[in-house]
Amino acid sequence: MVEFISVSEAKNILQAQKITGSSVFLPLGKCLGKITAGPILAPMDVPSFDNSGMDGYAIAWDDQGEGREVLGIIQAGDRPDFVLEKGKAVRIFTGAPVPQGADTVIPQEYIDRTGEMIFFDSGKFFRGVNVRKKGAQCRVGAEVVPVGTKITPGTIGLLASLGLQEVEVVSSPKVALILTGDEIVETGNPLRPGEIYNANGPSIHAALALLGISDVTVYKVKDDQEEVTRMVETALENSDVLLLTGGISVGDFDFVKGSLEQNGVEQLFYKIKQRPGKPLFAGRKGEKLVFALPGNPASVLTCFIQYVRPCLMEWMGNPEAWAGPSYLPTASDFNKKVELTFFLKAKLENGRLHLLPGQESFNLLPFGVADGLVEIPEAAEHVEEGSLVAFYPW
Ligand SMILES: Nc1nc2c(c(=O)[nH]1)N[C@H]1C(S)=C(S)[C@@H](COP(=O)(O)OP(=O)(O)OC[C@H]3O[C@@H](n4cnc5c(N)ncnc54)[C@H](O)[C@@H]3O)O[C@H]1N2
Ligand code: MOO
Repeated sequence: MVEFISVSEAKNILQAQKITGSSVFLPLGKCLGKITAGPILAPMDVPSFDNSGMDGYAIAWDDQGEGREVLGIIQAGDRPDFVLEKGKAVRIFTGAPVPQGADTVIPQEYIDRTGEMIFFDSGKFFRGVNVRKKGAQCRVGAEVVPVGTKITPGTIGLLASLGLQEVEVVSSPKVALILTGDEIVETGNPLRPGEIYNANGPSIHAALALLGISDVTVYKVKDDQEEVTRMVETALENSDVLLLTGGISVGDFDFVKGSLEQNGVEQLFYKIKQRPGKPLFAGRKGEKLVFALPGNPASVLTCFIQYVRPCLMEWMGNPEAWAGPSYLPTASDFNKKVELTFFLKAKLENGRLHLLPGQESFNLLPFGVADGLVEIPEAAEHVEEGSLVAFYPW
């Protein structure tokens, strides 16, 4: 049994699981934040025709006469079907096709125009200036986005410019979330004595949404061994990743661990030397990952950021899934006696991390404004103001 291990041991175990999704073709509009599952090749030359980069006059550079006669106008969207003759120019605008015979565009600010004749100082220009050549961005067949790239608004723009409507990306997991606890009530309902509002459901939903995961089914279950076991069976059948909150500690009404065992979930580890979130359970059943998150709401979010999020990112093919934290100075001292890793809610202000008051695991107040978590290592007893600490942003 792998129990009560360090933070780094837990992360190593999870990193070794290597569970990833399959590749799917998604419409471009649904690809933001996804990871490309294969290289993307240009299906066409872009630009697909020589066009003007300026509003001005298209000319043939070699044709060095005194002045040129303006023949006509080409605007963006036109299809000129003539060849520019010697000694002539054509009025042209940004994005408009450069006609055959022309190779250079002189911006209108540099032109003296008298009637239909134009004149300019050729010493200020060179052949080909202000013409965006066919294929200058990319040629048909060129790899424009490599495999393993996170799709940003920039990627979407590029792919749209290539006329692509679908992209092959790594799929996102179907997530099942089981909320345990007799005391949990949904907002909008009155609270009776002893009851609390469900904070974990909405917070995990939001954390999943930040990762671009929307296929989430929420199940609620009472603290009853049989009910939890049945719910775990159903949820496992209908998901790739199963998350549970609460019921994973040692109380008489904590049935999650037993239910997971009864459903054939293999334990990867149980309990980590950390605060908050000590009784975290991680397991797998075949290619399905299971996390039972300790019910306290700050423990849930801490364990999500530290362990669940990287696994989900890896599932979605993100090469940055296990990228380490950044290091920033603290704005305050911190002391601890126990040999546990501490994860502290912190606010980033002017490049310094303010460790927020109210770090208990029941207390969501600091999470209300925190930008992320600071990690204080297991062995550290004292952290000096201004020293660099590991920071995991949202
Ligand atoms: N004797 C011991 N008791 C406890 C230990 C221990 O080692 N020995 N560990 C403590 C730690 S640390 C944690 S963390 C909790 C974890 O408990 P469970 O995972 O069993 O969670 P519950 O007991 O079901 O709930 C804990 C707490 O969280 C509240 N909760 C649960 N679900 C929600 C929700 N959806 N939204 C908001 N709040 C929720 C619940 O009401 C409890 O207050 O165990 C300690 N005990
Ligand atoms: O580990 Mo618990 O989350 O400290 O209360």
